[in-house]
Amino acid sequence: MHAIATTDLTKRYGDVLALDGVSLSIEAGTTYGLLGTNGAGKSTLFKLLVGHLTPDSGTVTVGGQDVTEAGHELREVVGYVPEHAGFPAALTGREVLGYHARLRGVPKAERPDRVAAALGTVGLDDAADRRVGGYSNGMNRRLALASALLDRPRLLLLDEPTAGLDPLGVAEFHRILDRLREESDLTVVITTHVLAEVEALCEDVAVLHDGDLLFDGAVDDLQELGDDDLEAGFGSLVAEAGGSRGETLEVDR
Ligand SMILES: Nc1ncnc2c1ncn2[C@@H]1O[C@H](COP(=O)(O)OP(=O)(O)OP(=O)(O)O)[C@@H](O)[C@H]1O
Repeated sequence: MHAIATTDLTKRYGDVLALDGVSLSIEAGTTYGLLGTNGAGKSTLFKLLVGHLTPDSGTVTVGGQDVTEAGHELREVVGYVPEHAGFPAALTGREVLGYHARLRGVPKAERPDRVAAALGTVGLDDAADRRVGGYSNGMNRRLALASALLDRPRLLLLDEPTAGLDPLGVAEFHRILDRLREESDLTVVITTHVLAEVEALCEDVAVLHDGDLLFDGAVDDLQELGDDDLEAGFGSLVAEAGGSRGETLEVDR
């Protein structure tokens, strides 16, 4: 079953064609990587998937439901962790999640348990009653993930969740994701510039470049394109599409 399917999805910002007729599908229960050069259209695709933007043309379905026609019920299916999530510095982690739970319509009696469970899942139990202003970058990212988990989603969209984290923070985040996937039939879509992250986490991958979908398939097949080297496979696609060597080098290993 497809957790996500897009057909000919197109989105412009004025003169900028951010997505140009993108058709892809993501199998339920898999972890799918969205790779691309800067400005490729990855965040735009995510915003279309959660209904924060509407397409100029094409369709996007999540869990079989057309996103442009879906209402609040989509929130119970999709947990979205944006690239830049900011929280009020004066609140504690528990207070932030309590507030988010209220905004999302979680019944009052259920909020304390749901908040505690989400904090536990991301390893923030001990820091739950500390002010968020004192949290590290990694803790902030984990709090953003906890917020997305409040609705117990079946689909998790993570926009560059480990960008800027030190290696220990990255490893911790990956461990949490691994645990989540073991415990439930979660579909995870993750945008990243880090090829090692795709190798570590994903079964399937898409490559976006300048709004065009250059590849949608198994990570192994992309690797195969580069003679067993993922970076070479990615680089060859971008080069073929007219990208400069400088653009390919923006992808971190
Ligand atoms: N609100 C906006 N107004 C105008 N142009 C925008 C807007 N948001 C994005 N763009 C442009 O659309 C294109 C796609 O942007 P998007 O943020 O989706 O790419 P991305 O792949 O997420 O990039 P990055 O890896 O740098 O975060 C870029 O050229 C970007 O400059």
